[in-house]
Amino acid sequence: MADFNGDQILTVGSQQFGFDSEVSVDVLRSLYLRPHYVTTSSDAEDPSEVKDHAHFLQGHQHSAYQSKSIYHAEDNTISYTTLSRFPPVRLLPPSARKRILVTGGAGFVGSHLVDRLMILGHEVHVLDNFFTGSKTTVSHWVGHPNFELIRHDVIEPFMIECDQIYHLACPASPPHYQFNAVKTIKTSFMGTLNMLGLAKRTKARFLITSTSEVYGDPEVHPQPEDYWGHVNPIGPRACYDEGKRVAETLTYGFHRQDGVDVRVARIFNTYGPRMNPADGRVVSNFILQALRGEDMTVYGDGNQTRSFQYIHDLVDGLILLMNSNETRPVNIGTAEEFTVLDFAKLVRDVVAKVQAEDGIKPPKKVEIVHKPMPIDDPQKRRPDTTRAKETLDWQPRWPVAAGVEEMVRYYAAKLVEGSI
Ligand SMILES: O=c1ccn([C@@H]2O[C@H](COP(=O)(O)OP(=O)(O)O[C@H]3OC[C@@H](O)[C@H](O)[C@H]3O)[C@@H](O)[C@H]2O)c(=O)[nH]1
Repeated sequence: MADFNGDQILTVGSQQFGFDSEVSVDVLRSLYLRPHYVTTSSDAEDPSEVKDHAHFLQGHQHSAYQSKSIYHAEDNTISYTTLSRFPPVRLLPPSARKRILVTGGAGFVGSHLVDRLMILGHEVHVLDNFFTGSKTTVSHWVGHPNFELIRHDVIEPFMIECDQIYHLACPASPPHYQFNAVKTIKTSFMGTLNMLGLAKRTKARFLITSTSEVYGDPEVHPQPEDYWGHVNPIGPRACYDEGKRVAETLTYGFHRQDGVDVRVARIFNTYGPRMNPADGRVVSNFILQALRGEDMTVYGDGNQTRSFQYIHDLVDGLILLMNSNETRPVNIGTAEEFTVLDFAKLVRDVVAKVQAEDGIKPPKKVEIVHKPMPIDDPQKRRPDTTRAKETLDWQPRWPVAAGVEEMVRYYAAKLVEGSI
């Protein structure tokens, strides 16, 4: 995959703030493109039988990290085994090894962050209630001595010794966060209160993942961090956008009153492998619809805009922000802005390209259909990322077409194995 300058992207992460966070993209791919199971018979151990998935692994060099789970076609059962080997993690001296708590660590963003922090050699504790997250996103680390997975809902207090807290826990897709609006705002408010209390007690550095939704349906374009936003406090999105706004307020309250060391990331639309297929957000919907040969559902006339960033860029930004001295909110997102209608066409083209390359016959010609526009859907959204560039030296590297292609291959593989 090539970046915006046409250079191959072989690693993600960077070396800044005295913190080397560089990781091979192939190693990360081997984790999320890892098949849920390998189609083989119980008495055969023929490596050629994993060939269906092998081409996703760029040369097979990491296939040893895959689960040996075996599918028995005769009675449609799977025997799970533990991993034969964990992916290698950096050996850090105790002074450099951090105890890191990731709330929502089994979710889409959280699991990618966990992969990075683990590979970098840290001790990672994941808290998740598995409402929208899934154990399978981090199951490849279960049993590793540096890793702990705890089922816990952040609205209840939690105590652990730690050096850093990445507080991600909250449903993030509009259908999920509107499913139980009261629970969503409770998660944002009480969850953040609990985690800030923990940060205060342990003196851990605290990073909260806020959202571009704090800008509401913006009247300023693109949106810089000092824009206060245009939010409907009683609309269907309020549980999330007002929830995150109050979470930011709490964060700066603890910072000013109690000296908690805080970081605030305002995340713009993000996509990538491991996005829950039932998530309902536009990227997963469009890719799955196109792969299945279903109509692609554009809400409204499709002239509303979004800027889509690939998950690896976001994780780079989060790790940089955590290790920087920037306590003000920082937008993390991509400046490539699309109308939703143009984005639908782009996804359709990428899916057709991947199907042609892999010799897959498309189920049928994919049409674009229009559905009603959700209430309070923001009309335009694009981050002003000047602050991230100036203070973190962070810039997105993944063009949308490159990231969408990776995600298409991921969903295509999952559809073939029947795990989504
Ligand atoms: O099938 C679909 C889904 C969505 N859409 C449209 O595509 C646009 C993007 O919708 P998404 O649901 O992916 O995401 P939204 O931008 O509305 O919200 C997102 O904003 C930023 C993050 O913090 C959140 O994760 C998420 O709430 C919207 O205009 C929506 O109406 C479609 O046209 N078709």
